[in-house]
Amino acid sequence: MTLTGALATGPEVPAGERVIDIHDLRMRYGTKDVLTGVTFAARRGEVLALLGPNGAGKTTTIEILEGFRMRSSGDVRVLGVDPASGGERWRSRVGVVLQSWRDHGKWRVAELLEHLGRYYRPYSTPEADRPWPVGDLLEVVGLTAQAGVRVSRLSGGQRRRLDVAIGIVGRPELLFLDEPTVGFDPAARREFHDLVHRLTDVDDTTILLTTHDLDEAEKLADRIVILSGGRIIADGSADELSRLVSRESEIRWTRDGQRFVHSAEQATPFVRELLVQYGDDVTELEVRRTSLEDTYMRLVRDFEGST
Ligand SMILES: Nc1ncnc2c1ncn2[C@@H]1O[C@H](COP(=O)(O)OP(=O)(O)OP(=O)(O)O)[C@@H](O)[C@H]1O
Repeated sequence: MTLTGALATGPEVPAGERVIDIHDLRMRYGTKDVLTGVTFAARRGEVLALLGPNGAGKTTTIEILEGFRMRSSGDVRVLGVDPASGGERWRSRVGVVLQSWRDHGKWRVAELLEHLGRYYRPYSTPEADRPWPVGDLLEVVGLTAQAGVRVSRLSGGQRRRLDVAIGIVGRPELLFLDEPTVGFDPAARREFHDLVHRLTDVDDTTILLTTHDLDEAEKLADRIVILSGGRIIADGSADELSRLVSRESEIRWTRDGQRFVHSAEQATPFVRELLVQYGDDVTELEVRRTSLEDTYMRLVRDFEGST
């Protein structure tokens, strides 16, 4: 039995709510088919993580959605517009954080954001005051202390936060983040995660991110979309995907100095019964479902084995 398929089509997103809408997207480089029929949708305010092995086509997909790369075929709508023909106004509503920016080394941080922000002023609306005031933006990405520092002098992590600031200076409705936290230390990573939550809470920003950090995907994403072999092999919340792989949770506890492990489909009644029987003797109680990492490995392996 193949584990994929059941969730490969993903949840039905009503047409009017689709910020991203891709149907049967195909991409061929020369004679190499990289995307062979990708279909998924994202709704407003949703954080989607696009996962997949190296070379699966995640960056290619994102670049097509950003309007930076022409597709071979398929229907693609981003904020209701075909990115291949998206104009300036459309572009002003989309934020992009590339894998690495190498320009602007001589600029000072606040000046650069001020400069880039001016581009968005004509696109300000009553709902979204554009651009973000630079002071607020620096605070949000944690670069207030670096406002007057030259870009070339920033550390790798600070540089990445500046990349994010550049991506959101126009207060985009949709933000693309391609491996946003590569090179971040744990504290910077956590701050970045808080930032993503703030963006979705405050501005209802829709976010599509790629990452190889499954812990990050699990923490951030409302939905996980797995790309492998040129197609979407799974699409659902981390919980839905993990239930697809294993319906059981693992329950661990200690009693009288002894460690116990038990697997159960219904963890709650089991734990209730355990506590009724042994009460305060039960300590170090943990309930763990299959991790996203286990799920991901299993889904990709299963898919590769079935092709
Ligand atoms: N401009 C190009 N010309 C030819 N082949 C390309 C081009 N860009 C990408 N490819 C190939 O397409 C495939 C998908 O690449 P892509 O960068 O989209 O994958 P990815 O999922 O983002 O990978 P990673 O996780 O390593 O970043 C790879 O085999 C890559 O070599």
